Amino acid sequence: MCGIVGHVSAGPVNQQVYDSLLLVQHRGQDSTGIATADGRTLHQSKKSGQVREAYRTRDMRELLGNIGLGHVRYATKGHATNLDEAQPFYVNAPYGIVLVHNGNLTNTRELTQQMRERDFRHLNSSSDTELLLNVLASSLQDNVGNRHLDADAIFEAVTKVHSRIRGAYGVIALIAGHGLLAFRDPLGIRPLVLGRRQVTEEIAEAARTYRETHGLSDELPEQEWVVASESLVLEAGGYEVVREIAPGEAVFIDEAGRMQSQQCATDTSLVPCAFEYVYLARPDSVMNGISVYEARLRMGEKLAQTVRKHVPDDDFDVVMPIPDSARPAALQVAHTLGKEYREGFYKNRYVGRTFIMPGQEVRQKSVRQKLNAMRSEFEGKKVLIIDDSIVRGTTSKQIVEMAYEAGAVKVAFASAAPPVRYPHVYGINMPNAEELVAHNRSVEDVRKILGCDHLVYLGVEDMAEAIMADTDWDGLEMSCFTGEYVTGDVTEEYLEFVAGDQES
Ligand SMILES: O=P(O)(O)OC[C@H]1O[C@H](OP(=O)(O)OP(=O)(O)O)[C@H](O)[C@@H]1O
Ligand SMILES: NC(=O)CC[C@H](N)C(=O)O
Ligand SMILES: [Mg+2]
Repeated sequence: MCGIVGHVSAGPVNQQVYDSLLLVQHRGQDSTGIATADGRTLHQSKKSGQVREAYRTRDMRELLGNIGLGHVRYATKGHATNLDEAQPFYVNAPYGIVLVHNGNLTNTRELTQQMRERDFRHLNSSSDTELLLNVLASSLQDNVGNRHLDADAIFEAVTKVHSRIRGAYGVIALIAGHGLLAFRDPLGIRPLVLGRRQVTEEIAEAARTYRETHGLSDELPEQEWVVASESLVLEAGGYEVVREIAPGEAVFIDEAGRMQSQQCATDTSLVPCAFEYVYLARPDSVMNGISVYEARLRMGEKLAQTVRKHVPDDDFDVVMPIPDSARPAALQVAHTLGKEYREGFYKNRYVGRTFIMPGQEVRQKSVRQKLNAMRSEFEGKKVLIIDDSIVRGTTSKQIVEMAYEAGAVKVAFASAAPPVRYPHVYGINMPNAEELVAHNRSVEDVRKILGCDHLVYLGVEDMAEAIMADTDWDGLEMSCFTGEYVTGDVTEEYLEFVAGDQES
């Protein structure tokens, strides 16, 4: 669930990309990268870790140009710590392209073979993004010599890309000397939103000086454009939301800031990833027309009804979230059940999100570094603890222990998502069913493992209703809860391959 951003600006773009990346930091902490185009010259900087620590002033100074893109990575294919697999990826032909990708391809084995035997392209990593970029480059290459590279030729190439790749993908690419391209998978599993802002006199003034000194045309674009994983990037940067990029659609913005778009896939529907609403996205984003915060409140409301059915009312005095992601749901559980909402776990704000850290050992250690139980909130109390989801059980098991250690007399635990029982293959790193605490286990089995007095999960239908509300989506991608994979190409054999292939 990496975070991606792309900008076409009137003046220098480097700071804008940096600022936008900071806003999607919660989507990936392994590595980060920025690329910019200064006319036909591409500049790139890739670093390990988080945005704020990654870039030095000298790195930023070298990122020249008015078009740029950026990435924060949470690895779902290949190695998290290998900087060679950090994004963006670059190919020099045709034109010079850099590309960032959020999601995961499900036909990487076929594509790798095709690259070797049909496209004659060299791959230097085990990243699916490098494959994706090479499929795009091959498709653009087909046009070389036929005609000038215009938006139609680019859309034709994206149509070919859709026909060759499978899986989930939000993509932003920069084509040197041409512009910024963005497209989304035909099922809209991964999010991508388009925004713009008028070039005000203030922006224009700074831009004019920059353009003069960098050999850019003195004709200023009327508006600046942004493409990003989440709408909060637009809001914070003062951009208006134009719209979500539609499933299968491609958008191309040329160097002069002219935007064109086209539907490039034949069979499209809107089936967004449920996990974005459960955990990944920031609550202040709106995705596919649904506010993440409101979806979490609705999940909380339905969870409260489930708790009411399964946990005797006098078995808990207070409702408590596990910060941060469970807060909206817990708030609503407390409100609906008429119980007191308390925050007994204090969070160390300097530790990142544990679930997206690579490796179980570091995740395990980070929970206690991150959360501390305040004795005064637990001593002699019966608590209902709410988390947004229980995946490996890393967080919940330690939390239950901490609650008892801090003096709780009863601990009930409720998850605002259903049991996660199946691998996720569309951009969340849970490739191996064996490590999921609820895989092949009943709720009672999981309760015993966590060691709490009661355990309650939100039902699948309740989750779907809470997220989709009254939208006209075609469905919800919730394979990790149901084992049903919407792209239709995920077989038992493939799941076995992924379990052995990917580090988790
Ligand atoms: O069952 P597990 O494998 O432990 O995974 C689930 C937990 O991980 C996430 O928290 P995280 O610390 O990543 O982020 P948050 O601060 O946004 O809640 C999520 O919110 C759950 O608390
Ligand atoms: N989480 C993601 O979107 C990951 C993108 C890509 N599959 C990678 O591993 O780099
Ligand atoms: Mg959490």
